[in-house]
Amino acid sequence: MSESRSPALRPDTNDPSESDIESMLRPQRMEDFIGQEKIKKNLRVFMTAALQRGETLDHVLLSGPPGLGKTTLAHIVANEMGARIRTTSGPVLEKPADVAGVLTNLEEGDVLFIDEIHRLSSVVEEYLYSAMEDYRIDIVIDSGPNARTVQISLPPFTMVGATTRKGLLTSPLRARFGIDFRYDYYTADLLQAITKRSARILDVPITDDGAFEIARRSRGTPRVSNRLLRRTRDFAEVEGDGEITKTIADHALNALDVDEAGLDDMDTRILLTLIDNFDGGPTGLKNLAVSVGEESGTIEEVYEPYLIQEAFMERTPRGRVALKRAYKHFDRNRPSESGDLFEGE
Ligand SMILES: Nc1ncnc2c1ncn2[C@@H]1O[C@H](COP(=O)(O)OP(=O)(O)OP(=O)(O)O)[C@@H](O)[C@H]1O
Ligand SMILES: [Mg+2]
Repeated sequence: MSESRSPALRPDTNDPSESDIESMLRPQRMEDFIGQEKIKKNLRVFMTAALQRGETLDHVLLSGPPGLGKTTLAHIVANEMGARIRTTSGPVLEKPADVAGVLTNLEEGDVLFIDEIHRLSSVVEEYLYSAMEDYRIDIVIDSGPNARTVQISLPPFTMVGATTRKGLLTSPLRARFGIDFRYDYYTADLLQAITKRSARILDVPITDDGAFEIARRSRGTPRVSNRLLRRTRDFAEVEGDGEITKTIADHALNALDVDEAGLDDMDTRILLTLIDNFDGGPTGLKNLAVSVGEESGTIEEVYEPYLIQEAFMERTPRGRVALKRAYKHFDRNRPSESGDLFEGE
C-alpha cells in the first residue's frame, strides 16, 4: 500500500539539504519541545517513574498527522532516558528474520523506534508480540531437515512506534503499547513560538507579526512552519532587507500558493470536490476519496482532522458535509443561499 501525502506535509527526504535543516531544527530535549502539553506532562511522569525504579520505559505509541513531532519526540525520549535509539520502519521490516536481526542487536534500555508502524505485515506484527510482551523471540536455526526453533530472550527495551494511520493497527498490537499518545494540531500561538525558535537557530531576523503570519498559515503543523520560514527567508533576502516582516511573509506565502487559511492542494481539492461535485454533501468517504484520487484512510486520518477542526467540513452519520466556512473561503454560494438568490430574482 502506498501512502501519498501532499508535498507540504511530506518530509523532503530526497533533498539532503532539506533533511539536514530539519534535523538542525529538531528539538533535542523535552524543554525545547513546544506544545503538546498533555503528552509532555504524562511522559515526564512515566519517564521519571521508570528511571526511579531503574526500569525501562513502557512501549510508547505516537499517532497523529504528519509533521507534528512524532519522530522528534521518539529521539527526545531516548535522550531523556539516557538511552541509545535504533531506528527502523514498518516497510523495511519485511520478514520475521529482519525483525530478529534488529531485536537481537538491542542492548538493555535501548529505544527501538519503528516509524510507519501501520505498514508492518501481519506476520512481522505477530512476531513482535512476544518480543514486546515477554522480551522473547523464536528464531529458526539451520534449514531443511535440521531446522529447529529456539527461543531466545532479549534485554528489556522500549519500543516507540509512530503512525499517521492508527486505525490500521490491529488491536493486539495496539494493546501491547502501555503508553498511547495522540497528537493535536498546534495553535497559531505555539507555531509562532516554534517559528521564532527556528528563526533564531537559522539566524534569520523576524518580527513577531511576521512569525505569526507564517504560523497562522501553517496548517497547525511545525514541519510546514519550518518550511515556510525557510522559503520566506529567501523572499526577505531578495526582495527586502533580510528581515521577515508581516508584509514580506504575506507576499511570500501568496507567491508560494499558500492560501489565506494555509490550506494545501489536497485540502482544497477535498473541499471543492465536496462543494462542486456533491452539492456540499453529505457524501460517503469512499465517493469523496475516489473523486479526489486519494486513499480514504489517508483522507480520514491525515487531511480531515484539520479541516474538521477548522470548521471547513464535518462528519455526519450520512457522510461528509462542507460547512459555511468552506463556501465562504472559496467564494461559493451555499445551496440555501442560492435558493434565496433565485427567490429574489
Ligand atoms: N513540538 C515541537 N516543537 C518544535 N519543533 C517541532 C515540534 N514538533 C515538530 N517540530 C519540528 O517539525 C519537524 C517535523 O517533525 P517530525 O519529523 O518529528 O514529525 P513527524 O510527526 O515524525 O512527521 P511524519 O509523520 O511525517 O514522520 C521537526 O524537524 C521539528 O523541527
Ligand atoms: Mg516522522
